[in-house]
Amino acid sequence: MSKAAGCRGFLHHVFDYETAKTLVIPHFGVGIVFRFTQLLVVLYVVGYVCVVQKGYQETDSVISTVTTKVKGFAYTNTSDMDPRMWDVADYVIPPQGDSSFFILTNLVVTPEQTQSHCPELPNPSTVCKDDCDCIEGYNDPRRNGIRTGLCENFSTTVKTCEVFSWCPLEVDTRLPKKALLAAAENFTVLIKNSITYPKFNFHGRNILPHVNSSYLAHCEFNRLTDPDCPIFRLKRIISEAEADFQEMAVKGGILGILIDWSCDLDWWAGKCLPKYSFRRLDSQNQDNDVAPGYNFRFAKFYKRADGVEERTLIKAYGIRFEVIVFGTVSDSESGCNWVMLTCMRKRDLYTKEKVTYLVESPDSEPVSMGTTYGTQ
Ligand SMILES: Nc1ncnc2c1ncn2[C@@H]1O[C@H](COP(=O)(O)OP(=O)(O)OP(=O)(O)O)[C@@H](O)[C@H]1O
Repeated sequence: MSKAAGCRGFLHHVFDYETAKTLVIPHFGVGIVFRFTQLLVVLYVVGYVCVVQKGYQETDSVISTVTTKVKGFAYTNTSDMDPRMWDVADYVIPPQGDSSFFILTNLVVTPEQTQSHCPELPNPSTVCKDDCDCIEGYNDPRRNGIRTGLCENFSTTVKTCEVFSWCPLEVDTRLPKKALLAAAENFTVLIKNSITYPKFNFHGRNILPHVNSSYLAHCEFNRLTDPDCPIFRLKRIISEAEADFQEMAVKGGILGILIDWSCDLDWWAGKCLPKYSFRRLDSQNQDNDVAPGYNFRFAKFYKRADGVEERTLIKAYGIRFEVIVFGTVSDSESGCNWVMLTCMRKRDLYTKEKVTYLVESPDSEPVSMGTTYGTQ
């Protein structure tokens, strides 16, 4: 190819104008498919994006704080303990009243423990014949103390390795089959929950504006008659979670109190109010009930008259309540703002009135021009 022809080809390639050509096919079947596809797109945008997802709205997630206060009394009279009245300071552990609180319902008490030597509880790994079976200093986290190296009589028939520990040792097989604090089902809890949606400067509280002190002093949550009362009877919470209080109270468990603040801030959508629901959160797998419930140990310490430190060990079983607050809020004001500030004939006036321009004055103090218009 000559040089001139190559140059012409290059110029054509650079300066040629290309445009799309539309081919109209008068075919009924193809036309139907085309219109049907268009219809699907319109349905998706209008039906799903606009109506279902409310895509024209702006959303925000909740920020929340919760405090709780439990009230109620229980009376126990068992062979292990003197007759005893229990109040909130005895059975709420710890007592602060957080969004997660524990109520003691059953317990194994081991009183008058002192630091001393005693034979281990019988178990294939602790039973011995003589001292050679017990290694001094050995300790197993699953057992009760540090071995002294001696093999001692646990009973007239069984010998076990002696340990240095808090003696006498706890025997937790003595857990009552009926919860000791069965009366806890009638305890009540006051939940105070404040929330905010920062993007919309929206603040809410589960103690609603019309709830006054005298109502709070006697009300109790009932979905039909008192849905706005923030005081809940434990039995009702647990039955709404489709669990049985007395069954849960024996070995303990975890229960969720869910407060849903999801709402629509559009004026036509009604008030933004909390919605309560309750759910058992610990596993209740019928096929596998290994390690059920919830328990932990704590002790109360004393000094005896002879100066020896003594403690009462408590293995506490109970129900941990978790107040879980969640929600998202949406508002279509931002969509309206966009239309107002972009499409309307008086958009310049609206923009001037809605937006504040900060102008730096000579002495660096910002001066505002125009007024602001905030969200709710
Ligand atoms: N668990 C509860 N069960 C029933 N009523 C409760 C409970 N907790 C609080 N209340 C009542 O709700 C109201 C507000 O309680 P709040 O804790 O704010 O005030 P308080 O005066 O410190 O309460 P109180 O001294 O009675 O514990 C009070 O009338 C209080 O008695």
